[in-house]
Amino acid sequence: MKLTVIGCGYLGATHAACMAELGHDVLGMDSDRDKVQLLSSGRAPFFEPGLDDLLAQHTASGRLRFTASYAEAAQFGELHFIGVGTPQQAGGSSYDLSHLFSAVRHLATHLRRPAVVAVKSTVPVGTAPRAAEILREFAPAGEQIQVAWNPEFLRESCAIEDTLRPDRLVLGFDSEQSWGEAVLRQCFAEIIAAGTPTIVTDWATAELAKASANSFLATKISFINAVAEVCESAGADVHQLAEILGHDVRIGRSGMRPGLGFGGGCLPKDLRGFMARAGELGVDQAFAFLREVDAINQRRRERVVTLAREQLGGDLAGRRITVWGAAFKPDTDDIRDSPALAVAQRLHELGATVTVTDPKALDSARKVRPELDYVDDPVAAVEGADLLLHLTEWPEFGRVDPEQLARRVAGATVIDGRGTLDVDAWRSAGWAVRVLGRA
Ligand SMILES: NC(=O)C1=CN([C@@H]2O[C@H](COP(=O)(O)OP(=O)(O)OC[C@H]3O[C@@H](n4cnc5c(N)ncnc54)[C@H](O)[C@@H]3O)[C@@H](O)[C@H]2O)C=CC1
Ligand SMILES: O=C(O)[C@H]1O[C@H](OP(=O)(O)OP(=O)(O)OC[C@H]2O[C@@H](n3ccc(=O)[nH]c3=O)[C@H](O)[C@@H]2O)[C@H](O)[C@@H](O)[C@@H]1O
Repeated sequence: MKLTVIGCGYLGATHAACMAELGHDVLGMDSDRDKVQLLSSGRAPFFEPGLDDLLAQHTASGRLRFTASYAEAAQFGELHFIGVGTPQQAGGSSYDLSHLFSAVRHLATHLRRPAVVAVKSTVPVGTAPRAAEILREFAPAGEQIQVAWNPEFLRESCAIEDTLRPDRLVLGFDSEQSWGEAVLRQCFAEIIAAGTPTIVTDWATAELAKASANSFLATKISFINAVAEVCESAGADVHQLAEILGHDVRIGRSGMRPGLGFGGGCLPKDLRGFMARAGELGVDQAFAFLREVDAINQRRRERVVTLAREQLGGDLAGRRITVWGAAFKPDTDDIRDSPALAVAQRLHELGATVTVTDPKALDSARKVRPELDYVDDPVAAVEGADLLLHLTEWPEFGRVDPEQLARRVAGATVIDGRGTLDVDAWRSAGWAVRVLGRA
């Protein structure tokens, strides 16, 4: 079928490429002309494993195109996905919905035939009726437009796999919108036929499914990091503890990796957005504990800064610190609310000379933190360093020979903020190793 994807960032570009992979004719639309140009040439404006190949393949076949024109998008097909950004409001904790409402309005003014508008962007509960109102007001096709809420659960770094083989599909509709359901079922036919649980629900439940999923994932990570705080005081090893807990199928291993905590464009802002909306709805107390989830997460960053100061005798002025990692997690170049970069920035503010290295995220990091030094090669990056911090667990870092590194540094001390370095190998190579979450 013919469909559009409006907003071609991390979510939208992946969704567009995957919809083409499913055999649909896809037109991606983005207001950023540079992005449109790059995507049209078959390249992603960011790093996501496998995405360049998929884009190249489907732009070459003609099944996937990109445009900056709403008029073109509106005329293209009967199904329009919207995946524009819904960032945290500047200076607030709720969502900035201006991109979403602007996209809906612009699309609406050009819609001249019946269509389904399926929103994938993450929003506070109660947004769908507002989007539907805008469509009713501005779309010449008016009543023949159906609004679907289709939250997205993909993870960056495995976004293609998560899109093509999701754990579940959620389709939210207002009452009596059976036509919209049929269109979406046709779009996802291959995924549904593969046995993917498909839950059809109302708008509010679909909106809340996303907010609560991300809040739960954040809670799980902060739970194990709260345990890490206890382990550090009690002389226990949180990494072994996480493994022990993970064998219990009711607990599981995923989301139980202790360390520097969560970052990224979504978990932190969705947690805060969920709390803010709960407050607006008068159920603030029910979610009071989520505030602690956020606080535990922030404390992990402070803890690394404290450990770094301790290792360097308290004063960071003039000391050289190398940070391995800028991305918020491995296999992405996304630095939004990156724990690694936040720690690097704090150490810089405290007077240290900070050199950052990352396999993919240096260009993005340079743009937002130009005051830090950047070096491509993780070995060259430690030259003359008094302290090394391992803050994003790229496999590349695990493969560096610690003996070779030890010869280049001024002080062979490493703080492992993710608990993935081979401690025995590093100690044998002469390094003093401190692992976050271990006494
Ligand atoms: N990044 C992820 O892994 C996931 C993101 N989400 C949600 O998806 C939404 C998008 O997130 P990302 O893709 O990460 O953001 P992003 O910032 O990478 O992409 C947003 C895109 O929308 C475009 N845009 C903004 N306003 C527009 C407009 N009025 N018309 C057309 N295009 C417009 C921007 O130019 C940009 O390319 C957010 O609500 C996010 O919470 C949901 C699941 C996963
Ligand atoms: O709404 C979104 O954008 C997405 O947010 C997360 O996906 P993502 O942010 O790509 O990454 P995750 O793999 O969930 O990791 C998030 C952060 O938590 C950290 N993390 C993750 C797992 C863990 O056990 N411990 C841990 O510290 C990671 O290092 C990273 O900083 C969710 O996992 C997705 O389901 C959701 O669609």
